[in-house]
Amino acid sequence: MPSPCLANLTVCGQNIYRTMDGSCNNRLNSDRGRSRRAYKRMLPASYEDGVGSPRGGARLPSARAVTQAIRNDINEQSSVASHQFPLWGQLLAHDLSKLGEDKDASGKLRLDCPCGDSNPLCFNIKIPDNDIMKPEKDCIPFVRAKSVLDINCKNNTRQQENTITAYIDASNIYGSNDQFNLNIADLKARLTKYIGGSLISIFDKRSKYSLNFTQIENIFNTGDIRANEQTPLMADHTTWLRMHNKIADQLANINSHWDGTKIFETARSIVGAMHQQITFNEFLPIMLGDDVMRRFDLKLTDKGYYYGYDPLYDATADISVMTAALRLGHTLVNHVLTRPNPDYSINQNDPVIDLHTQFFNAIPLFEKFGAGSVIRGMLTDHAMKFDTDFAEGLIDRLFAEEVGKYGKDLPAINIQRGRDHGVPSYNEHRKFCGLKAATTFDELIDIPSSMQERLKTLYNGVVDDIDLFVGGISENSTAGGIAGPTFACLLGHQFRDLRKGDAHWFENGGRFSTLTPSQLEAIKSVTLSSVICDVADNFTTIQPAAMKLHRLAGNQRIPCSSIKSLELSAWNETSVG
Ligand code: HEM
Ligand SMILES: [Ca+2]
Repeated sequence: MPSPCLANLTVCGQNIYRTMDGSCNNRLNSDRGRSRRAYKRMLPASYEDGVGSPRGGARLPSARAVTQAIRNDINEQSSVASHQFPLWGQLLAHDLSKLGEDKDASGKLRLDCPCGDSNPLCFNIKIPDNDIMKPEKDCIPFVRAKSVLDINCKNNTRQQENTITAYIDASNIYGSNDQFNLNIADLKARLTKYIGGSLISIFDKRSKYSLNFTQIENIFNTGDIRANEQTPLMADHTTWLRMHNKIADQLANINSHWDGTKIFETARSIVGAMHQQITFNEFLPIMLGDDVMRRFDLKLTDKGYYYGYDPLYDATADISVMTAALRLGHTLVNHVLTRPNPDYSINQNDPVIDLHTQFFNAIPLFEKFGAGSVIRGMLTDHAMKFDTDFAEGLIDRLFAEEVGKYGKDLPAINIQRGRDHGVPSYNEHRKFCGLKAATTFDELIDIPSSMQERLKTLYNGVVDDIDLFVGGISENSTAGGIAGPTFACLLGHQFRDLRKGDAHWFENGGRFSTLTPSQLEAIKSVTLSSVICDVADNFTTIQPAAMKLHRLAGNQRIPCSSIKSLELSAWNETSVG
């Protein structure tokens, strides 16, 4: 890999379109938000030795002991969010961040860290003696993330690498760099191919799902290697590949003089803009509530351009956000999936699908039920409540080798990852956010008192030791939102940077990539429900707000025919007038 600082010398052109790797978006530092660069840190790293050894050393409790002590196993449901809400969170997370791992040329992890391995890069999670997993295993293997130079090419303290573009640019659909795509021209050819004046969407030709699922592990097909991690995620990916192909087809029809590159890049920029619109218009308001949306200037303009672009804002993904705050979505994941018929009735003979049976298993499930049915499941099922409980498939059986066996513990991995990355403590982030830092456990004002007691025992009375992920998920939700005040603040900072620091932000006025007023209006009318109605299988009705429960007042299902789909006439260069 060339040194980031050498690559930095690349002269940036005046790009009308985004680069694939996010470089040259920010002209003060062309590496900001670029794939395969270090995460930024809103707070200095907190390594035990000041340089790179995990925070807390042996002093902190085993991460698995922590998740066991804070869980209640009552699995409460969200009263607001549908299961499509965390799914958008996961799709979005996969647009913003993918941690660099130490792999060999064939893509295999260099280390597998069996229990007891003394390699300093192995940081296995100890399973306590009284744990339900104990009879089967002694540890959860954990490999430390790859260490890279910081953005100034220094290695003063250990840094981690984000392998994808931080910008909201639908890199989860298109890929982030040459390493993944090997050859951008080939990727373009695979997504859309222009032959003799007609655009052929290869995926549509090859299979009944529009995607070629036989090559599911091949990232050419989605842009993000994690797409098949769970079936609902793959269903959402399917929607967006179809959306790309549909937009590209229509652009080719209305602008027959455009070449393949112009069609591809315009479709890509429209899909990226739709992701920004849906994230800020539908996802963030539920996650953060109105006050936080205002405080961080996250509200989209009602109409017309946004003039808040400022290159001093750095869109690079932040290590605390990606290692802890945005992972709060893990508490919201439902443990089962229903598969309703097109009229949303459920076949009583169809058992619900258990989360831990459907990891990396989308192909057979789609073949049996269809991707549309999985999407209807996400719209009908509720998300789980924001709390310290997790679906069994995540906390006890993540990626288990066999159904019925224990696997890994995702929240424990999140805690361990925070220590691996030198993410400072919960209290330090409270200070950063201007929130009250606690000197005693009963001063943890945003955490219920029963949880304060548990944390006190776990962390041996040292309030400054509480891990960020643990403190964050223990908080009560902020008014009108789902995240607690600390995570809401951290997410607020990141999403403000992603908007103000993105030269290609879809609402930007007065810039070289500015949309016309009618193009902007077309994007602003997009909702996730409009996209699903447009391209998913067998949809006739849907709730207007896809990420909210359909039984909420004002969100009853309505006919797809009454929902406006994306109108592309504003991109027509051949129309008169
Ligand atoms: C079935 C559902 C899910 C599974 C199985 C899953 C699994 C995982 C795994 C295995 C990791 C890597 C952990 C590590 O080694 O550090 C991860 C990271 C992450 N997850 Fe999830 N996840 C799920 C849902 C979600 C949701 C709903 C969200 C957000 C709303 C989310 C946000 C994240 C983020 C931000 C990361 C860090 C990504 C990175 O920087 O590499 N995940 N998840
Ligand atoms: Ca991206």
